[in-house]
Amino acid sequence: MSTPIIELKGVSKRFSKKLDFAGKLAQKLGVPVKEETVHAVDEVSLTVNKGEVVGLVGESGCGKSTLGRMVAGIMPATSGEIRWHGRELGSLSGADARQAQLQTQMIFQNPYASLNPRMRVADIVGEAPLVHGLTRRGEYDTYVDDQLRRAGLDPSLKRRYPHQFSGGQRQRIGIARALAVQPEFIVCDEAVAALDVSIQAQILNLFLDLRRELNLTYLFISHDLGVVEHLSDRVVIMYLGRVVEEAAAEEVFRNANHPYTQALLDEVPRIEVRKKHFAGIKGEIPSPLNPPSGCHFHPRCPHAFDRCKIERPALREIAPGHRSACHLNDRS
Ligand SMILES: Nc1ncnc2c1ncn2[C@@H]1O[C@H](COP(=O)(O)OP(=O)(O)OP(=O)(O)O)[C@@H](O)[C@H]1O
Repeated sequence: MSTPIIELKGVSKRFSKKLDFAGKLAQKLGVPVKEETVHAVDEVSLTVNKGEVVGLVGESGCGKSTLGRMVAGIMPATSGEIRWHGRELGSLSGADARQAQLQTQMIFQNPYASLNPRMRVADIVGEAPLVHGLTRRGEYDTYVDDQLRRAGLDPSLKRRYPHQFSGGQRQRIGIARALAVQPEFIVCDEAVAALDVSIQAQILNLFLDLRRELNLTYLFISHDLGVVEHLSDRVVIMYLGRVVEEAAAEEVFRNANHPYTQALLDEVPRIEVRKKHFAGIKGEIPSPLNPPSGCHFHPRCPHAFDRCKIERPALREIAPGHRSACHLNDRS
């Protein structure tokens, strides 16, 4: 039976758009300024089960990182429920909150920005486990060496600083730091996007090896379906803050239902069988400040009809374990 680690129910995140110079000036002069709201994540329901790798895919700005941050507990939701092992994440306190925070680690696109440039690698990796009592002073060096080795780094380099490493090695330092607190769940946010293709493959293989070795669970966020295909069990497709399709990875790649997923697949160069569906995605992704009515994808969808402009399609099961939010499914 599958055990949920994290469950999202109707989770939304809205941001107030910061005023630009003209807006600030108008406000100073007492001119009424309309507050604009970014609909970054819009009523998303999603479960990640223990041991699973869930790929979260969509174009830039569709809300993937915001969703990842909420899942990792580093950003609160505006509305909806986020449950960690069945308990409301926001209501945890003390030791429980600390446990949730340690058990879920996040790995970012730009490891350099998240590594303190003034700290040596040994301290970057070893500080948190020491503070949280996962290792003791006497075992510290061996503990740090083990984490570095696990992430594919030579422990003899641990006295160095982050700037003395290549991009791929820095990402390995970020991975070692995450592993050092013995997490069960890792949110990878575009974790290989900044790396050369050959290094990407090495890091993706490392994630897969670590999954096997440590029974890890991942939410793997990427704009690139090709990357996600490599390692996901299940794939969730987001468009402008909403989940539009969700299925086992094989099913998504063989039998995509939503026109947006089909369009994304057509943009993965290696995958020939998918060309039948759709000739690229027309137009720009609309602004989340003012998302289109009905189905958010309708202005770019070649199959859109009147209902799509008015009514939000529900995400519903179209085959076992395969959910899609498209009015076309009601037509057949
Ligand atoms: N702190 C913030 N304040 C205001 N708007 C924000 C904030 N964070 C994100 N946004 C906006 O929310 C929307 C979703 O952003 P998000 O970074 O989650 O998307 P994404 O799919 O991860 O894209 P990318 O891969 O480019 O980061 C975007 O329009 C973004 O500008």
